Amino acid sequence: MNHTQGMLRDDALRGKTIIVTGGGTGLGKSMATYFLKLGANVVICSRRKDVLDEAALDLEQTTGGSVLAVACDVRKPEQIEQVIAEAIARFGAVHGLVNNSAGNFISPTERLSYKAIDVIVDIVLRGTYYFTLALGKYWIEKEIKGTVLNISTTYAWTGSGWVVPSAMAKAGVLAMTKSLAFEWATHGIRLNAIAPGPFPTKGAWDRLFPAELAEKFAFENRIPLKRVGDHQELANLAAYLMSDFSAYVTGEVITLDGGEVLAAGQFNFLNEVTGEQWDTIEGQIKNANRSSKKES
Ligand SMILES: CCCCCCCCCCC/C=C/C(=O)SCCNC(=O)CCNC(=O)[C@H](O)C(C)(C)COP(=O)(O)OP(=O)(O)OC[C@H]1O[C@@H](n2cnc3c(N)ncnc32)[C@H](O)[C@@H]1OP(=O)(O)O
Ligand SMILES: NC(=O)C1=CN([C@@H]2O[C@H](COP(=O)(O)OP(=O)(O)OC[C@H]3O[C@@H](n4cnc5c(N)ncnc54)[C@H](OP(=O)(O)O)[C@@H]3O)[C@@H](O)[C@H]2O)C=CC1
Repeated sequence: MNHTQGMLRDDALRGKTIIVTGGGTGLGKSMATYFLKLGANVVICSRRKDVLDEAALDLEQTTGGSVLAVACDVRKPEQIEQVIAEAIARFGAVHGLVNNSAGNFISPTERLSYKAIDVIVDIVLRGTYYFTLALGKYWIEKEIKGTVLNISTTYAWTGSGWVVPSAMAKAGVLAMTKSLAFEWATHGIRLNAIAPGPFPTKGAWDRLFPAELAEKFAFENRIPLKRVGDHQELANLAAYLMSDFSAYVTGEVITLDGGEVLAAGQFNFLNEVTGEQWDTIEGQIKNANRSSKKES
């Protein structure tokens, strides 16, 4: 057994229909793959229909599951409603939503136009609350105990320079996750979030870790566990949170980052102190302790 293997029993999501926004690429496609293996019907949606169609074919061939691909810009409520209508027509009902679609790129904030900020905030925050609202209304009306999983980031609460629009939007997503988890608990609707660290995908690496940076920074050294995430690790956690095994978990944000976010610890620079230096330091501190005892 290791972290690259599926974790849940084969029927863990059987009977559920789950919409994965941005499910044609990257982490969305990896989550969709695992949901299908666990017996779910999966609906993938994003802007590029050709990418979705190719992904749907691939997903069905590799898992044997049922996939519906619908073009949708998550900033457009009428397109979201169309996805939900087509999903219900094909599978009878919708039980889960993974808000995974995102836009992001690194840039000094003062270089951004108003539109550049809007485009990120609109995809990440507006897209997430539009889709959640549309499904929430449907679930409440039909008395379906739906489940929402939001894909956030660790800098949603630490903040981060050079990705300010994304940080603002992902922070809003977290606030929505916790707020609605309380409000809609009365309807049996659960909302949780995952804050992933670095998981290599073409979409993220092209825009956040381009060649110019990759050559200069061995950023894996900043991660306490000294590696990037494996997509199956994220898919395992996502499947658990979408399944009834997590029926008592709501309003939670789970960090999955090899400890990267812990780097902010004030004394973490001590990582670089050698054993010999520690011998010296220990002696110095003990001397200081003795001196202060004598003085008192
Ligand atoms: C050193 C350590 C690094 C480790 C890396 C670890 C990774 C950690 C992960 C962090 C957590 C978050 C990750 C993610 O969110 S990854 C998701 C990435 N995937 C995507 O972004 C996919 C979708 N993205 C897009 O389609 C585009 O990037 C975009 C969001 C821009 C939308 O495209 P669209 O075609 O709709 O928009 P335009 O191209 O017309 O652009 C709109 C305006 O934005 C301006 N712009 C675009 N790029 C830049 C840039 N690089 N710098 C400045 N401005 C930019 C563009 O000019 C438009 O504005 P104007 O019309 O006013 O010019
Ligand atoms: N990879 C990583 O290390 C990390 C990723 N994340 C998060 O994980 C999620 C997936 O990212 P990742 O797989 O890396 O990147 P991708 O670029 O592969 O995924 C982003 C997806 O969003 C879709 N999308 C973009 N704009 C819209 C829109 N307006 N409407 C509908 N869909 C849209 C894209 O499809 P299309 O272009 O066809 O619309 C694409 O499928 C994101 O939420 C990201 O913030 C968080 C932390 C780390």
